[in-house]
Amino acid sequence: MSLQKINLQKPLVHCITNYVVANFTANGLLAIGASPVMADAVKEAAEMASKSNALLLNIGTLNEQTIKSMLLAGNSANVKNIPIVFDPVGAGATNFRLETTMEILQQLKINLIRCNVGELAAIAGVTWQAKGVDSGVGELDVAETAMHVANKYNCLVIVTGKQDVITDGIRIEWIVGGHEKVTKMTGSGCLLSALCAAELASCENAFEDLANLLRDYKQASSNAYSTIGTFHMNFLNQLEYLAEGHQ
Ligand SMILES: Nc1ncnc2c1ncn2[C@@H]1O[C@H](COP(=O)(O)OP(=O)(O)O)[C@@H](O)[C@H]1O
Ligand SMILES: Cc1ncsc1CCOP(=O)(O)O
Repeated sequence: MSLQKINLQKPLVHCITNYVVANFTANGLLAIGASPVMADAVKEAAEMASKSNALLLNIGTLNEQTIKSMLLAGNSANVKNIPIVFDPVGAGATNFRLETTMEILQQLKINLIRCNVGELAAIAGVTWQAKGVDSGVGELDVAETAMHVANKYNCLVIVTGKQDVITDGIRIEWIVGGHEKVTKMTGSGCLLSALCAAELASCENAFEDLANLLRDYKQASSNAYSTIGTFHMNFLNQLEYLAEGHQ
C-alpha cells in the first residue's frame, strides 16, 4: 500500500505542470494526504523547489518562461538532493517539446521519467507516429528501450499504458490491471507523475514503492469504473480510500 505511506508522510510537492491538469493534480495530491504547491514564476521557482520534498516537471503546456523556471527549480532541487520526476508530455509531438525534453535530461539529474510509450520512443530516438499528448502508434520493445533510457540517464523509468513497466536499468517489473476508462479522463498520466513525486519524497525503497504505487493507481481505476462523469469523482474517492489503508 504505497498511497498509505504518502498519507503518513504528507510531503510537499512542488509542481511545475500544465494548465490542463493543474487543478486535478492538486486535488489528487490532496486526496492522498500530500500537499501540492504550483509555482512556475521564474522569480520563485528555485526557492520553492528548495523548500519542497519533491519536484514535478511536466511539459504539457510548455512556453519559454516555464522552461526557465523548470531549469531553475531543477538545479535548486539537485543541489539539495530533492527528488525530481519528469513527465515529458507529448515529447514527440513537436520539435519544441523534444528539444526541451533533451535539454532537461541533459542539464538536470532526474530521479524518475514517467511517460507513455510514444514519449519513450521520442526520448530514445525511435521512429514513431506521435498524436499530440496521446501515446500514438509505432513499433518498439518497451522493456528494452525503457532499460536503455534508464541506463543512459541514470534514473528510474516508468512507462504506462494497458500494462505499466518500471525499470532502474537492471531490474524490470510489469504491472497489469486497471481499467481503460481511465484513458478518457485527461490528466490521469500527469496526476500519476505527481503521485510518483510524492512517493519518492516518502519512500525507503524507490523501485518497490513505485511499483506498488502503480498497482494502487490501477486498482483505483478498476474500483472507480462507471460512466465518465461519475468515474472522475469515484477515482478521487478511490485514491483517498486506498491512501487511508482500505483495500
Ligand atoms: N488501455 C488501458 N487499460 C488500462 N489502464 C490504462 C490503459 N491505458 C493507460 N492506462 C492507465 O492509465 C494511467 C495513465 O497512463 P497513460 O494513459 O499511459 O498516461 P498518459 O496520460 O501520460 O498517456 C496509468 O495508470 C495506466 O496504467
Ligand atoms: C490535453 C493536454 N494538452 C496538453 S497537456 C494535456 C493533458 C495531458 O494529460 P494526460 O496525458 O495525463 O492525460
